[in-house]
Amino acid sequence: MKLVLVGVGQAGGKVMEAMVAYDRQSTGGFVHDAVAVNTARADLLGLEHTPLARRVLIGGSRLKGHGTGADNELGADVASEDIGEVTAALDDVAVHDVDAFLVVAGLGGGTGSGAAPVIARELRRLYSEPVYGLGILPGRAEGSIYSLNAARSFMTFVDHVDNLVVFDNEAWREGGESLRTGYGRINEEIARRLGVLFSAGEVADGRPVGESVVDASEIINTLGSGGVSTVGYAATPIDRPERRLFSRQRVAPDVGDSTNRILSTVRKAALGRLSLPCELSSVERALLVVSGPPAFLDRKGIERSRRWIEAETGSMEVRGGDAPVDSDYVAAAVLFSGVTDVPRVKELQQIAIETQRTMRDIEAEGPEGLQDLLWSGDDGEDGIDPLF
Ligand SMILES: Nc1nc2c(ncn2[C@@H]2O[C@H](COP(=O)(O)OP(=O)(O)OP(=O)(O)O)[C@@H](O)[C@H]2O)c(=O)[nH]1
Repeated sequence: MKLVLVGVGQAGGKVMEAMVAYDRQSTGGFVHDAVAVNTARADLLGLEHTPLARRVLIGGSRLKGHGTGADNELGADVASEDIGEVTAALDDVAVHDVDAFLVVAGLGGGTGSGAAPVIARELRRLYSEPVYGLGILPGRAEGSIYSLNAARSFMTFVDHVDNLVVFDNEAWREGGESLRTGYGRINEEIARRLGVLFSAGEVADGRPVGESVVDASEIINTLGSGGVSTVGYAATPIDRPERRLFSRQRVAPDVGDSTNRILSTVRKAALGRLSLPCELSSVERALLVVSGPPAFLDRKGIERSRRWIEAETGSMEVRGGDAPVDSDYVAAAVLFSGVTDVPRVKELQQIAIETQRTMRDIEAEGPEGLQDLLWSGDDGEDGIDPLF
């Protein structure tokens, strides 16, 4: 599937570049073009794989290239004002060769959180290709304002994309590691999961063609029109005798082993850590992609895995196929779409409601609160005089 990536804000730009890097290194062929949008000049300058003509600074006259400071209303405002500059960066993209757009953003800050829904809305207005979102939720430790931003952006973004694929930083934190140092690892994880999914069916030079290829229309039908998705992934190392230096025999893998290996990898992908943890019984549609060397992609294994996902989710719409690659692993990526039972989203909404209430209370105290703070004398007594 050929995508145009639009990375918005710092996280959006970094994750977009991680996907571009994955695409190049795996010859996946799913990134047709990539554009970065930001209010912070320094973040745009820090990008490594994006040509200058594909880096768009918005809000320059108001924010002087310094970012929004986690104000997502401001992010949305400047994106609306400068939307022409964003779409102009796509003017020379051959959109007729593209299957979809993917707008990528961290939802906890100001720029990505506010501008991504505005950009998605405009892309949908201009193009007939589907526009998907990749939204990254903040970790709990980042604080209430990030949760409030994420909850507000989430509900807006979902409304302006054909599907919102979600990745929760909180679920991906590792013990002893701060979120910040973990970003590189998390970004690679996002790129690998989405890379396996979106590159299925893209036949790059020298890559073998699968037996039951997953094509772009199957991904589009699984994502559907509207709703939220999550992605699971697992990989199992394989022994490839033909690769041993002094091996003379070409030993084909045992079929029974291949079937079981695929089934256990798919179970690990679906029951392990999802990009956004959710109840599998609330999944509407699913898509399974099994990748690995052709000799290890046993059809029966993929078919049994597909039926297992049907049983696990209760969904009748489970698609599946293979994606042959030269690798020392058999990997499974599972896209669960139309999920509705997601505890983390409920939690974010709760934190957001409480934060909004507290902020309103503080605002309501207004000038009297400040007067109380500055007043140092008791009633009837004089206070300290201001300087001027
Ligand atoms: N996975 C991942 N998440 C990130 C990364 N950087 C930031 N985040 C998350 O994204 C959220 C938004 O942060 P930024 O992308 O820096 O913010 P921004 O969109 O540039 O907006 P402002 O800087 O506030 O104008 C944060 O709250 C983090 O949760 C990253 O490299 N990877």
